[in-house]
Amino acid sequence: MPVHEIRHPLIRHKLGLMRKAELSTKNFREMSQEIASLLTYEASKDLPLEHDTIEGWCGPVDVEKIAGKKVTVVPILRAGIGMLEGVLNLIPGAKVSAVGIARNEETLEAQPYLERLVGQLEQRLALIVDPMLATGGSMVATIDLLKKAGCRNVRALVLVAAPEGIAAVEEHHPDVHIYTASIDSHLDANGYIVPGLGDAGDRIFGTRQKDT
Ligand SMILES: O=P(O)(O)OC[C@H]1O[C@H](OP(=O)(O)OP(=O)(O)O)[C@H](O)[C@@H]1O
Ligand SMILES: O=c1cc[nH]c(=O)[nH]1
Ligand SMILES: [Mg+2]
Repeated sequence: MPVHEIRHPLIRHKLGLMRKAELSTKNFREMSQEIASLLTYEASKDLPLEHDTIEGWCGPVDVEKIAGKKVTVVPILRAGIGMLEGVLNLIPGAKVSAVGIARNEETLEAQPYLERLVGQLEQRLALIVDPMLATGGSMVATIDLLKKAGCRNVRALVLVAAPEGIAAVEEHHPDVHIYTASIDSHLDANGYIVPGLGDAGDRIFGTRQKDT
């Protein structure tokens, strides 16, 4: 099954802190980026390498470097921006393809509103980032549009995944591996992940109703 729940102690600890309702926007933001980095480390562990020879301090040295056209990071706006820097900290040369998808909070349908993709997608690994995989509608729509644009190698990095969202991705895109800090229990009647994190976009951007 292409779902990887990364149960590393650093991730478990940070995610535990993020679940606290009263955590500040600043801390929630910082931990989103930190967990994104840790998920990136796992999601990139089989990237192909190629040999190179460089001039070292004592003469030529055989080294390895990542082969091919490399990576595009795909934040699903808006909340995915909260993980972007964490990925770029480890893969600074990655190009960014922004995708805007808004979940209709009544119908829970994913509504795409923006697509700014980089070129040569057929040669790149796409790392989609979004804190929440709930019904899976937003993730499936994003993978749909990436594949339509030529992308053949897609991975999804999410802080928290609901079983319903994992099932949706598996059904529509069984080739896509999902890396998550936690597979949570279920969705509530409003399509929110339980125990989840609440509204991740609002917590990252500071737009929680009670703060306005
Ligand atoms: O799996 P789904 O049921 O599609 O739900 C998950 C999506 O909902 C949230 O975004 P939202 O549309 O609330 O937008 P935001 O990023 O602006 O908060 C979240 O960041 C995911 O993109
Ligand atoms: O639990 C959820 C579900 C969708 N979007 C969120 O931000 N949180
Ligand atoms: Mg939101």
